[in-house]
Amino acid sequence: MGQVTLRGIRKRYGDHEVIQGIDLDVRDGEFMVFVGPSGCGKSTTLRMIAGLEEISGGDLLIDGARANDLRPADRGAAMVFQSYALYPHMTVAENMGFALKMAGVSRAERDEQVRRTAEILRITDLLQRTPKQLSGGQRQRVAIGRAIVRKPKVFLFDEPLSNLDAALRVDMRIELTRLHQQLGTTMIYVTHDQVEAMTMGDRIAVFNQGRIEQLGAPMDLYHRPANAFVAGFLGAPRINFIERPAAHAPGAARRLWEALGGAARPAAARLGLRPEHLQLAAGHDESAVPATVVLAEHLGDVSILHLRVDGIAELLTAKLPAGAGALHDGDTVGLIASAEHALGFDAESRALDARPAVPVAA
Ligand SMILES: Nc1ncnc2c1ncn2[C@@H]1O[C@H](COP(=O)(O)OP(=O)(O)OP(=O)(O)O)[C@@H](O)[C@H]1O
Repeated sequence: MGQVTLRGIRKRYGDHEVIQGIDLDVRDGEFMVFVGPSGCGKSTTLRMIAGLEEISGGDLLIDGARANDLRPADRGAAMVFQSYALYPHMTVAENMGFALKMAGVSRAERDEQVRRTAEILRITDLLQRTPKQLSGGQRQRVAIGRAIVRKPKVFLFDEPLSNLDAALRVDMRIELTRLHQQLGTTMIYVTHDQVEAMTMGDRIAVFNQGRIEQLGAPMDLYHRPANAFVAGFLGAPRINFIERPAAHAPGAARRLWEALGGAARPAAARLGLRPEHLQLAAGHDESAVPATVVLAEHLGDVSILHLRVDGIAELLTAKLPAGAGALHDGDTVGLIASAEHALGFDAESRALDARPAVPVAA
């Protein structure tokens, strides 16, 4: 079992409360991602679960038993750090077997565990090397291996891929997902990378300023964000926010607001529209909203257009199939937007058809 429950968890540094009462149920076998901007408290929360930070208030339960005061080694949790934290003078095999040695496990048993773990991670041919003879990706595998041999109830990952280059991150992301499927062990994974969050998590907890803004399955958060913060954090390019135009605003801004159904939603202070939901009119179209291409980024499979609409302060972003590749900076286009995909937010940035901000799982 590997069930982790947080009840009103708080963390104070002096007078500064950096975690302001977190309630969360991580299910046995779940891949839970903590995501959020820098400084939002996701690492601190993970470190409190690991036992590396004292808990200032609330209860931490692991498999139903209070764990606030347990030593890190007694919690059944194994942490993998961004910095790998390998022992430089030990071989890979020794690094991986070290915790077992400390626990008094016999040599034969240790060797067998290390051998099996190395197979899972495909690092058998590296076992006799030292860390400095390894690439970043290989070191990260060893660090994960060191956690696996301990057979923890829960793995805790603190931005484990952020020291790797972009291509390797993608590979390791897939490997970790595969590993989770293979082991079936609970994993809690901290990242500020929303692509990692979206692709790896069974559920995502979006952190902001020491609280959880929303908890849910990736697609749920993407399509039904509880508030503008979550809508803006998930999705690349970022969602477009369109403010309610003033009565004297230019015609283009008012037409866009109408096309998006803003007029029918009196409580909406602004609307959100994902870049993939802005389209270009094929030819002349009375209903299209005129816009100017400020920057066209052609990425091969898609083109990203940054567009200015008269009366809208921020540039709008459109994500189009590569067929729109003929467009250039300075071109004038007609935008087609429909109310169907527009998300409404009130003056407090709450989604208009919102559910509770943090639906705590049973
Ligand atoms: N030892 C400490 N003493 C005082 N304040 C701290 C300490 N450690 C963290 N903080 C503060 O707690 C808040 C949360 O930090 P934390 O590292 O958990 O954020 P994070 O979301 O993991 O950010 P990042 O992605 O940058 O690591 C920050 O405001 C940070 O400055």
